[in-house]
Amino acid sequence: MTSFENRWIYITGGSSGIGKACARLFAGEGAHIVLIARNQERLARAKEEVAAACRSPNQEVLTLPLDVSQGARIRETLGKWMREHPAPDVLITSAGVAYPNYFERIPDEWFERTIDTNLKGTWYTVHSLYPAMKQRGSGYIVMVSSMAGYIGVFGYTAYSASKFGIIGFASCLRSEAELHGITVSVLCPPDTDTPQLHEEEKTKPPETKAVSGTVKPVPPQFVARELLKGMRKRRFLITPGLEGTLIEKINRHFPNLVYTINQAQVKRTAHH
Ligand SMILES: NC(=O)C1=CN([C@@H]2O[C@H](COP(=O)(O)OP(=O)(O)OC[C@H]3O[C@@H](n4cnc5c(N)ncnc54)[C@H](OP(=O)(O)O)[C@@H]3O)[C@@H](O)[C@H]2O)C=CC1
Ligand SMILES: CCCCCCCCCCCCCCCC(=O)[C@@H](N)CO
Repeated sequence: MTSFENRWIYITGGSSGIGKACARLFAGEGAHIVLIARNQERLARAKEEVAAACRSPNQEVLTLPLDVSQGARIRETLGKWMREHPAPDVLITSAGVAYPNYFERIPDEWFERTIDTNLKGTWYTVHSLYPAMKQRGSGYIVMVSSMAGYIGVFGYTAYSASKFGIIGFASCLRSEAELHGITVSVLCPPDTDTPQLHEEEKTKPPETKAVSGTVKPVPPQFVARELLKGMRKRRFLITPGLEGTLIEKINRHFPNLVYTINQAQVKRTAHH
């Protein structure tokens, strides 16, 4: 898929941060956009921004209010929507939450919310929309994971359980989906300057900050551009930025080295 003109792009988490940046970028490429998230006011505001980024008045920007953490129940909402709208050519699952903290300080409620939104939310969204994409025999699914989806970082026990899970899910689905003309990729951004990053600062332990500090936060627009480049090259693992790409390679070949460097930073911080 090299041109996105008149394609239908569905984006969960499309009302903020990385999802919204992707929506604006694809709107600029001439695509129709469906923004999916919970809060209706934020959806409405994002819709205006995305509409302003469109290059033709014929492009549609629609909003679909949905809580993806509702499990199998979301199938009903998405099924109903699909009876009235075209199937996605591209599905981007960016809806997600992060609550970094020391393992014992992560409340059960936050662990469950993290798994329900990030992992199960991705599962049920893809599971609901996949049949229509398969039937058409083409399409692209991008699941948003994280650098914390392949490196275990201090403080991200719950979050990484969800984000490693997404990479496992995508790795298997990729193999099945290819037989039906559907490409699957995972996007693994470093810290990205979004409302979520500011929110997580509230509980982020200093050890987590020390390790994450290795990579400077990037703007969401940068992540969106890197995603588009990665999709054009049909990369499975899309790692925005030179640092992210390098660290992923190093981690793949020398995971113990990465662990040792990170752990030295953790220990230096913990002594203060
Ligand atoms: N920012 C970062 O540093 C990084 C983020 N990521 C990942 O990127 C993705 C997007 O993060 P980011 O843009 O920073 O976050 P934001 O908080 O800016 O945006 C999150 C989006 O997800 C939506 N959302 C959250 N929960 C639900 C839900 N239960 N159902 C439907 N929509 C939901 C939000 O809308 P609403 O609340 O209205 O539902 C919002 O649109 C996440 O998966 C995150 O883990 C990965 C690497 C780095
Ligand atoms: C030569 C080798 C050096 C090794 C350094 C390794 C550094 C790892 C940094 C990982 C940072 C994790 C970012 C998580 C982003 C995220 O998903 C959250 N912000 C959620 O919103």
